[in-house]
Amino acid sequence: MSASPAGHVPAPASPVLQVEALTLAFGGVKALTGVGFGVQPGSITAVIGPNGAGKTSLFNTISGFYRPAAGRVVFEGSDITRTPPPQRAKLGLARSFQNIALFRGMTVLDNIKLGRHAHLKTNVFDALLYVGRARREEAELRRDVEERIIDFLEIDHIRHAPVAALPYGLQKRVEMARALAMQPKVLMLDEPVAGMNREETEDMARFILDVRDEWGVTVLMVEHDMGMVMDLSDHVVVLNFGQVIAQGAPARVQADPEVIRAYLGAGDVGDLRRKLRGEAVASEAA
Ligand SMILES: Nc1ncnc2c1ncn2[C@@H]1O[C@H](COP(=O)(O)OP(=O)(O)OP(=O)(O)O)[C@@H](O)[C@H]1O
Repeated sequence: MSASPAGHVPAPASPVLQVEALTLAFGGVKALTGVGFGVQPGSITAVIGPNGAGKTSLFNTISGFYRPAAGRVVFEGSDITRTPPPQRAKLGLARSFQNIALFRGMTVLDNIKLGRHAHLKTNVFDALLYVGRARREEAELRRDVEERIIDFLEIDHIRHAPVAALPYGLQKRVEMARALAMQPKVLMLDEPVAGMNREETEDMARFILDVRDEWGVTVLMVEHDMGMVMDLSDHVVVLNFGQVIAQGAPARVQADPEVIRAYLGAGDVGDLRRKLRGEAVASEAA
């Protein structure tokens, strides 16, 4: 018999983001079939899967760029399946892109300000009413948010640099800054460390953990770097051929025979097990 009274067992929180039975097709190609999972508030959740598994399609559907043929996306209990992307961002669902989508000719600071813009009042009536003290207060608040982000991501020294002049790793960091400027509840990161060297990857991993721990932002990421996925994630969702074939804690997922089978094209089984555990394999270390 359990020693603790039933009332002391914390109820599991309801997911901040719920994906339900999503189906998406491009002509005859089924990109997603009945995909469902929940993202718990305060978690780092990763979506993994071999090339062509449907990860990008899933991200684009969650952020509203693709409309699913069936299924729902539910954010904080509301059905947002038909909500346009900018409204989703305003609700608190912000994302970065696999291929950096910054304004390359603009400075770091201006790119961050544009992220913050998603939060501002946009209709004319609101804007007319929105004068004097309220506007000054908002301007101060905005500057405060921008400064905290710049400080947090350690990009003060490049705030006036044009994005195009920055190394790739820093550009990815600026993209994260811009997404954070929307003050999201859930931050969606599309391959946050793709193309980064080891040091840049470790920096980004630290920022992702801190975003969750210090800023209280829930993270949903697509990532190929198994080491990072297994180290950082609370929950891992595995896609293959547009379907969820496994999900759960990293240790459970990496031991799942179906996950191992799905990745079998990637090398021999020994290498594969090491890869799924996030250890370097000989071919990559070379
Ligand atoms: N715009 C599109 N038009 C037609 N087919 C598409 C389109 N986008 C994706 N697909 C197809 O849908 C399937 C899923 O692709 P998706 O890009 O979502 O996979 P992925 O897991 O993100 O792959 P990768 O890891 O290579 O980025 C693939 O068969 C792909 O060819």
